[in-house]
Amino acid sequence: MINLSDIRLKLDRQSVLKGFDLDAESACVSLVVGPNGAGKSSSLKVACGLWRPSSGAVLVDGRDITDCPREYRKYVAYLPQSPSFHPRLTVAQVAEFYARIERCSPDEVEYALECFGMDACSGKRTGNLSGGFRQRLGLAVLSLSKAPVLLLDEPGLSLDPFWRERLQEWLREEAASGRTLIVATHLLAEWEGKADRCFLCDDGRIVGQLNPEYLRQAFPAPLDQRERKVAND
Ligand SMILES: Nc1ncnc2c1ncn2[C@@H]1O[C@H](COP(=O)(O)OP(=O)(O)OP(=O)(O)O)[C@@H](O)[C@H]1O
Repeated sequence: MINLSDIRLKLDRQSVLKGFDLDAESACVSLVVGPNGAGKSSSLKVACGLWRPSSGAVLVDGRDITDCPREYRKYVAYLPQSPSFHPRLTVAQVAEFYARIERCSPDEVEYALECFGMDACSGKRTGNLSGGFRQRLGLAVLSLSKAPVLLLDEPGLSLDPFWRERLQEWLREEAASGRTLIVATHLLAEWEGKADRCFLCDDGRIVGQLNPEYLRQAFPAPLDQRERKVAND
């Protein structure tokens, strides 16, 4: 499991995370939802060690890794929104590059590419891939990681319906194997009934949980909209 405890983060002198607390359990798919600018992506970037918080702690299975940059790669893998690769490298070359880092066998690489339907275009340069294919390559690369915690930022946005369903299936399989999965998303209708937990992020913190069975109706207006409504009433 991964715990983010009282994370505070400032970017350009603006407070972006303001005491962000999140406990995502092992063997679960946890969603982080919330309005634009709420801090979802920023929290994932802190959770994977890309951004260093001004205070707070990141713990994986009880181990505090906040001040151990090297530990992050071992425990946490992250797929950014719209992953990009060197445009002149082929799909196979990108997969092999990450496979070397992760010490994966050729069979594991083949399986990862097959899993996301990338085997048929393994000779294609990534600069010539469509957005959805590039996302699937990102997922294939993520699947090479052996980290116990996987963080995915809007992984389904550019995927067609078939691959969105495949992505959810894969995440469920990974959760069943004991991994901790956190998905930041706006695709509430598609996730309804498919996740174990759903955390609502607003204004730089987690402000509550939604019932993952009823996501469409439960999603409230962002805080500033709610404040405006109260002011108008
Ligand atoms: N690199 C950056 N430099 C400065 N401020 C940033 C940076 N990245 C994000 N922010 C600010 O941090 C706040 C939270 O942004 P973040 O991307 O985490 O929100 P989000 O919930 O993922 O939004 P969205 O749903 O629009 O993707 C916003 O106010 C944003 O302007």
